Amino acid sequence: MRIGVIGGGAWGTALAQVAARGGEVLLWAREPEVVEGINARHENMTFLPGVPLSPNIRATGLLADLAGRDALLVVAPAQHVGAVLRDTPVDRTPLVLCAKGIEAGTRRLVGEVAQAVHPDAPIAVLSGPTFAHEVAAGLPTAVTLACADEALQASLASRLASPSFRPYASTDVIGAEIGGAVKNVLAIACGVVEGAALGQNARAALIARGFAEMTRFGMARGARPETLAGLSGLGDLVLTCSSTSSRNFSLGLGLGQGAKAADLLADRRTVAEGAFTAPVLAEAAAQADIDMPITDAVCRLLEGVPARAVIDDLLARPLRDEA
Ligand SMILES: NC(=O)c1ccc[n+]([C@@H]2O[C@H](COP(=O)([O-])OP(=O)(O)OC[C@H]3O[C@@H](n4cnc5c(N)ncnc54)[C@H](O)[C@@H]3O)[C@@H](O)[C@H]2O)c1
Ligand SMILES: O=P(O)(O)OC[C@H](O)CO
Repeated sequence: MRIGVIGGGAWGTALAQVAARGGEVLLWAREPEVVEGINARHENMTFLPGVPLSPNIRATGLLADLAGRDALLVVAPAQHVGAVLRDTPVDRTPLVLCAKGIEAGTRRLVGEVAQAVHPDAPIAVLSGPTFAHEVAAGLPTAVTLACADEALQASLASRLASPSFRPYASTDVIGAEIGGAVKNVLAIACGVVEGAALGQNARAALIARGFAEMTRFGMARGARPETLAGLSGLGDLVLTCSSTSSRNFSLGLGLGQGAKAADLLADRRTVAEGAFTAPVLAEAAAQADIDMPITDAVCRLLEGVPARAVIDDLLARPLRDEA
């Protein structure tokens, strides 16, 4: 299976490294310096510095070069997947969606965006607790690889699997997507807890109540509870709510310490998907009458409301049943 990767950020590069264990890989990157660095020095100095990359990875700046690949890993940020896929020659090529987010304006998950652009392409979703630098370094990692077509799932899984990279099978594409999209918003909230020094109890409470939000939203959209409780949901929520290696958690940390969202987001080259997903997730939840108070709180923080006021309001909500 000749793999192509769309996106030369940290995660696209790490996944190219995973795929390169089983053969040559062609990676499309938007930045000419990334293309040049990978081809000339086997390193992505911009987004994954310090990791020696496999010589099996070749980079290109032309999406047209991806024509004829047997599968494409789609790793552009969620807000750009539609635009990039429109310029990619796809036809019936399986698309493995690896970005985590919901498209602003349309409120579509990345899989729905891909399906709208390339209706004949089979869709799979790869998601889970996966910091790119650990995956690229070959540290043990497990992911959900979801696809409605079980034979395609099996061939993608066997192409990507290695002793340090274990894809678990699922047919719940929507569940795998929702876990990854929602956890980014909740990771911002967990960072705020850390930044405002609210303590370990508060963080554990936020993870549990955040998981309740993820479950309410996911089940309303047809996700299966076992997917939400698995690697792509709870697993990834725990990872990103526990570490400053998470860009979303780090964004929240800054907000909790009193920095302004606009300042924290200005000029950053790496993506904190939760900042884009939070408003659209809150809109989608409100429209479906799903209670998501932590998501709403993250939206207010991103709009510039001071962390102290947002935290006070969250804690002053009426008491309710846990279930
Ligand atoms: N980094 C990780 O550890 C990790 C792990 C799992 C999933 N993801 C997900 O992968 C996706 C990509 O994140 P990343 O970490 O690889 O990115 P990154 O933060 O390392 O780099 C930013 C990426 O955005 C791209 N970009 C910026 N503007 C663009 C535009 N207008 N059109 C197309 N692309 C544009 C850049 O080319 C670059 O590839 C995100 O959805 C993220 O949530 C990341
Ligand atoms: O750095 P973050 O917050 O985008 O998280 C990266 C991955 O999604 C972790 O699984």
